[in-house]
Amino acid sequence: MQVKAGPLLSKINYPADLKQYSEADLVQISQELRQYIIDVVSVNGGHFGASLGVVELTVALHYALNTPYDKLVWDVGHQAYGHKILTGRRDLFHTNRVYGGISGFPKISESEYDTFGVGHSSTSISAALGMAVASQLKGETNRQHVAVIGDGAMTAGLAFEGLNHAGIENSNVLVILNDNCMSIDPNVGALKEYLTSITISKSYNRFRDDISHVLTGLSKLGPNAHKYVKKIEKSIKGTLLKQSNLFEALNFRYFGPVDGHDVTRLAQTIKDLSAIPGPKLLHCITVKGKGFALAEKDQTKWHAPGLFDKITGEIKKSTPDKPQPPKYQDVFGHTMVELAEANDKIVGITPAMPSGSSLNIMMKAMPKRAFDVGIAEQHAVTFSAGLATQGLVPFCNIYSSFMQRAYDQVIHDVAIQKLNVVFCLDRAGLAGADGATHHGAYDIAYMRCIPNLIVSSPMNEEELRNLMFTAQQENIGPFVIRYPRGNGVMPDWKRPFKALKIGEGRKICDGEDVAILTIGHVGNFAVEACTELNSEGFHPAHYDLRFVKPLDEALLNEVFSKYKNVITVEDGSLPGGVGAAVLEFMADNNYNAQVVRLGIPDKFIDHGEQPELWAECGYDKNAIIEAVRKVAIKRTTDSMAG
Ligand SMILES: Cc1ncc(C[n+]2csc(CCOP(=O)(O)OP(=O)(O)O)c2C)c(N)n1
Ligand SMILES: CC(=O)[C@@H](O)[C@H](O)COP(=O)(O)O
Ligand SMILES: [Mg+2]
Repeated sequence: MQVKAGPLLSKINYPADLKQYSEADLVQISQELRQYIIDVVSVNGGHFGASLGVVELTVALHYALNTPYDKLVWDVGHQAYGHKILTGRRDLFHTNRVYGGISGFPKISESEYDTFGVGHSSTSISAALGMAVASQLKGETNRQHVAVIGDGAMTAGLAFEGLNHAGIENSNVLVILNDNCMSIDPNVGALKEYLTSITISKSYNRFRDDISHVLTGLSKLGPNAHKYVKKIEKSIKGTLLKQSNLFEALNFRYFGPVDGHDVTRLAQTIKDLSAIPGPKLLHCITVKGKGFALAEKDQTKWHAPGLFDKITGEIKKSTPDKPQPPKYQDVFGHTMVELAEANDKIVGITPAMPSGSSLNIMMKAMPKRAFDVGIAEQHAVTFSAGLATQGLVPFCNIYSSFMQRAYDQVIHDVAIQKLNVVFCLDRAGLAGADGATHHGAYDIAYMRCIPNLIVSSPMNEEELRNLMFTAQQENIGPFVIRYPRGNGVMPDWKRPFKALKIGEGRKICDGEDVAILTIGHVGNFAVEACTELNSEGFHPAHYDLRFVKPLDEALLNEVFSKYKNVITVEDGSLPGGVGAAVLEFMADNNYNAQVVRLGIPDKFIDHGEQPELWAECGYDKNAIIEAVRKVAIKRTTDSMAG
């Protein structure tokens, strides 16, 4: 649905239009931009609070910089809605995250203003530094390179790797630290406390205001002046501003904290900082959800609230007439508490996704045994490994696509040492509106090649509970459980635990002509497909593999002995996936069957509703029906011909 923009914003299609306005107009433009985001997101969905929090910063950046010549890199990119609206996509913004529409994150292929594709956090400093060094090498000394990174994203090792390198390059990088004291959930860790201490230190702030102005002014007098200013500043700040030492110790010139909602002053400051060469950090204080009272108050809920009434703030929920199955993540969260009550060795770990993974249920019930470690997937895995060396049983819950960050840790710190870490990979498979960066497409492929790992996937809630129960038993070794975003299929999911035999799948139904092999939740698509096919007179067999590794060899021997046609279905990448594992088994054991593999093809899949994407990739109920029909019809034609 198209939404009408305010009188000033409606005339701004690109930053060049923005620059036609006076500094005094920036306040109204910011108000209109904020309202436009509220109007569209309320009826369209998407990330909300983060973009509201950087409205003034976004306007100031595009006003002060010469984008796209100057390079502006957004970290994560969930806060870049204002940027999209000001850079040629206002009239497309109602298609944000919709199938076939614009992406919810900056994307190089979408706009020349999107300098770097994002979605995963903490890449902005390294990327901006790369651009800055490239400019230096090309002799483009007048180009600005700006990374906008949140306090949450700043907790990741990658951000510090970027700072560490930038501090010695002397290239033109401005890091804007957008500090709203929030990740998706409240931000955590010592860095957060350090930033808070800078922000609230009265003596520091008074002193900072005085010297920042003097030094910024002086350094504009030229390169020599800059050298002396830097020296003076370093010695003053080094001795008197103890709290600013973290960034300054890394050779950054630290400015701030400044009010991230004072758009005119921000624009002026960014212009001033553009005149200062070398690595700089501007510490900006903002409020997540700024300008929408409910979002300011409950920032986690309004990170990505879904559709809502923009006047009353009521979040729209569908009201089904019968009990709905729970989300897999909630089954994980409640089961963690149940298991941990019975087994005092169990601990829970999440890298910055307490609400998204539902580990927050355990964090509330057992605060000492559940850890949010910040956006730090690599650390989460190695920290879990450390806990496991001491006999604890860590359940380390990481979204499948974020686990890509911690691959070496899984191999080097966990698998080689055969440690009892349970990896719960949420959002496995096509994740939906977040698109290519967030689909959990590769975990089957990248996990099943690692020795010592058990890799499993539940078809429903009961199976998830049983796999979790099985994984926490003594000396089981590293254990992966992958499950998708969204709801399961069992409204009455809380059933007694049953230990499962490692590597044992199950037969859902016998059949004739063709066998369908599934892994995980997509098994339910096959169940529905079989019901429909039965009414048409087709009777495929259906097996749920349950384990990717080890594969159930007895089950596969049965399948390949009985059926000459096999269809594999998975919510994961076809290259390297379960279908590929089944083909390997077939070849290794000299079977000969026609195998059709359904799953995510060898390309990146954009955003959309999950059912739209399953259909696009060809592994939803209809695609399975189609595949079975094709096989059955071919068999009939072949036998008539023969
Ligand atoms: C590697 C990685 N881990 C986790 C996430 C999920 N995630 C997206 S936004 C976000 C919070 C980021 O906080 P911050 O950078 O402070 O931005 P804010 O939302 O506060 O503006 C998290 C944890 C992610 N995108 N990438
Ligand atoms: C931007 C980001 O990475 C997260 O906000 C992500 O969109 C969360 O995904 P879920 O909605 O599946 O928790
Ligand atoms: Mg933040």
